[in-house]
Amino acid sequence: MKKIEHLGIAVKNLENSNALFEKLLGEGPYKEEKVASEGVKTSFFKNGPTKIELLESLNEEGPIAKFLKSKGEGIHHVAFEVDDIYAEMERLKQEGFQVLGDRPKKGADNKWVVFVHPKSTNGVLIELCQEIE
Ligand SMILES: CC[C@H](C(=O)O)C(=O)SCCNC(=O)CCNC(=O)[C@H](O)C(C)(C)COP(=O)(O)OP(=O)(O)OC[C@H]1O[C@@H](n2cnc3c(N)ncnc32)[C@H](O)[C@@H]1OP(=O)(O)O
Ligand SMILES: [Co+2]
Repeated sequence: MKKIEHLGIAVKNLENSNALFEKLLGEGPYKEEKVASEGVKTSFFKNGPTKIELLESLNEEGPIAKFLKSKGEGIHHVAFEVDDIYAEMERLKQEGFQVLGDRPKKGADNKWVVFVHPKSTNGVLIELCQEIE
């Protein structure tokens, strides 16, 4: 794991939260992007070597919608940058972590992504991200 690539924060309303985080961070998001496969629309803010990702649900049944219903707004996941997502998936599986799925999927911000179930990581949803060359 090279570094924390982004912190994912679940929000009810992306537009409102973009304005709030622009005040907090002193600059607005550098991109907004829908990821239909995840049922989310996202915005990304640079913060030094890492990023903040805000996520609003596009539907009533996706992971962000479920999270908001059960936990409300807040930190949803921690994403780590990796060089070789397949090798990291295999390593984590060998270490006993519950890697979700058997192949990466296309995420936001030009990344391949895969997730590790929070049940195997002390309650923190973990995302692995590899830049799509
Ligand atoms: C890809 C675009 C973007 C990017 O960066 O590129 C994203 O980050 S997209 C982010 C949204 N997508 C995902 O989160 C995909 C991975 N998540 C999942 O597959 C599910 O959310 C899963 C498996 C973590 C939970 O799904 P499930 O249907 O089982 O939800 P439950 O509400 O029944 O939860 C079961 C259990 O897990 C706890 N939980 C759920 N979400 C989280 C979370 N984000 N952090 C910590 N814990 C979480 C939940 O509280 C339940 O615990 P329990 O003790 O049983 O109550
Ligand atoms: Co993410």
